[in-house]
Amino acid sequence: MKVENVTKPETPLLDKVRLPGDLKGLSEDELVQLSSELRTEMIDAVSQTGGHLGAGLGVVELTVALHHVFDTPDDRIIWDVGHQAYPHKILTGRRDRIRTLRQEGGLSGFTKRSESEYDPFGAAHSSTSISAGLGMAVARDLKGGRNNVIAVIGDGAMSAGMAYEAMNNAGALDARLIVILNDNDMSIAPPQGAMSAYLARLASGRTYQGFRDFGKKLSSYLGKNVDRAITRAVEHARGYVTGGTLFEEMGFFHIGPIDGHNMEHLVPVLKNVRDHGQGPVLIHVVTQKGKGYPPAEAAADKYHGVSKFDVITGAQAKAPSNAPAYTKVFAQALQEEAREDDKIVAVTAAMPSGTGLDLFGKEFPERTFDVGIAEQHGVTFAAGMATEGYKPFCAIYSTFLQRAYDQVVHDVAIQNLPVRFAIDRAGYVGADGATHCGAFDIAYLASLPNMVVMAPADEAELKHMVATAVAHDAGPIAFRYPRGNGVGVEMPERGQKLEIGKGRIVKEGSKIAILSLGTRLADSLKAADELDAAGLSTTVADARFAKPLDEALLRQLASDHEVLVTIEEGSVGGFGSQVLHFLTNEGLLDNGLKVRSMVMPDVFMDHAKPEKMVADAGLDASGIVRTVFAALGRQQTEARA
Ligand SMILES: Cc1ncc(C[n+]2csc(CCOP(=O)(O)OP(=O)(O)O)c2C)c(N)n1
Ligand SMILES: CC(=O)[C@@H](O)[C@H](O)COP(=O)(O)O
Ligand SMILES: [Mg+2]
Repeated sequence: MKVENVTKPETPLLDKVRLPGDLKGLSEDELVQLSSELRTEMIDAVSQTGGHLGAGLGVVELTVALHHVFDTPDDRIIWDVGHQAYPHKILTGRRDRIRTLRQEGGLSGFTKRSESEYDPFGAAHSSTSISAGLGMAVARDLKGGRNNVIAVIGDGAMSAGMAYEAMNNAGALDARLIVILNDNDMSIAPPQGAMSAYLARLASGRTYQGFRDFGKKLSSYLGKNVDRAITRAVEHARGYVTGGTLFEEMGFFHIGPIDGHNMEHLVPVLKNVRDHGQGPVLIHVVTQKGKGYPPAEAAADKYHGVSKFDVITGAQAKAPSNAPAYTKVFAQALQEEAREDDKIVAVTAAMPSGTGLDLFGKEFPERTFDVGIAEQHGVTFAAGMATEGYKPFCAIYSTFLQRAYDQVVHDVAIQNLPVRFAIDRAGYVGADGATHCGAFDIAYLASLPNMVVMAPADEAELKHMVATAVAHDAGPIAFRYPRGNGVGVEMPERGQKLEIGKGRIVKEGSKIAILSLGTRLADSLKAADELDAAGLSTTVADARFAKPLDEALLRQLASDHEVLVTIEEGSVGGFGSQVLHFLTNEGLLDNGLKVRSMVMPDVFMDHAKPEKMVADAGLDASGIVRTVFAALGRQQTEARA
């Protein structure tokens, strides 16, 4: 066979880069080529794993420029949230594992200290990078070190209070810290708030000044000659802001906006700041989320988070399901209630699609409030509305509500204000791993006076709980439900108000009692079937409420059974602990009742499929059966005794 035009393909530059040191000698043109290869590699990898795509695509050039200019890991690069760090992972010795992203045993979808020395700070919750970076910078100065600290924070993350607390402190401490504001004019949804509008004004050039002014200012900041290469950057940049910006008022030297996809702009500016800077500096870099991948650029969400997809078409895989997602059930139930009650308002902290409030917002735009990534403010804002007779539903993921705990205690619970907490992503969430796991909400809410805490066993129950929360004006009330789909039960026409603090018996038995809170009910029923088959007649009850407890139900289960097992998808300190506290203090354990409390193990579990995490935690049907046999002191093979 005759083969024509065979040319030896050039080795891709990316194949020659294993660690950031390999980028040092590359020319600007080569950095551009490397960026293109890196983008292709990332798209291919995420098409196989799913994950956060849009944010990483937007920082490809910035990542390459940072690793070219700075000397990591001695210089510290802190990626805020960490969801945009896939290109960074590829350049820092993790390319061979990039197709394990978010898979069990594979790379984390965020930065993680235990994963790499190039990840100096772990993240996944937003807006921590400037605080962490300032801490590192101050520690460096105390040690007499000289390394650079760079915090890269998005415009969305810039909406959180922590970022301002950190800048306030940084301006006063005057430590040498580089903050890169990666402004792509997107959060997960379009960004909200006055700050976002301000950044848009800066980026649109209305306050730009000429290079002459900028050059003077930069010289005074750098204290030395400005590299002439910067002139090149400036000629092509959209402009430089030089005075009176919010950041400058806070004590930062403010450079930008800079075109974050242009190596000629990025590299000289970063080099100058690296070589000559003192005190805190903020570089405003403008990027495009989803850059370089047409389906992402065209999509409203810029492919923020995607499932596996076809690289050619961009079409994402959809998991088939016979049941609606809990998130959607919540949102639709709230819409139905809101049609009849104009006091219902909804609050989200930058998660309109994740919480389903985008649906609510379409129908009730005036009654929907996206406060930005500001859970603390969102909760107190809701408390304020409650004082005026409104019925605020604060829809916040379990893990993110942790941020607003003092607001829940001080602004809501102590004042007994009827704020309704719709807590999504309760329990294991899968690929986002430990940082997003909804483990602690039952423990941290059920310990509060005045608080009512509910957990639906299925999607129909969730609808009832929304109705219950609407009707509950006596104080704060929360309901928690998991990521993913319901179990496929028939849905009621309307949600019915539940009696506060009343559970229900779902299956009657006589020897074993399983008391489930939330969606572990399905596995409890499976376990009961197995136990029945083994001759252990089993009662299954759905507690519905972690607070107040159904004391009558507890007395009945305690007195009529030999073993009582509680189960929940939450940490120790939650429902089971509340039950044990009650049983102990009421003397209900004195008759020899064997009680076992099944909770998440006391570890931060790495990402895996949610059902695998539940099984590994021992919270599935076979885990329940094992627990019952162990409580009876029997081998599982000893059936029918
Ligand atoms: C405390 C907290 N609340 C909510 C989130 C969910 N979240 C993850 S990324 C993101 C948007 C971040 O926007 P930005 O910082 O601009 O980054 P981009 O994705 O645009 O690059 C949000 C709201 C979070 N990670 N942490
Ligand atoms: C990065 C981040 O914090 C969120 O985007 C998170 O990945 C939420 O994922 P889900 O909304 O799919 O649960
Ligand atoms: Mg953004």
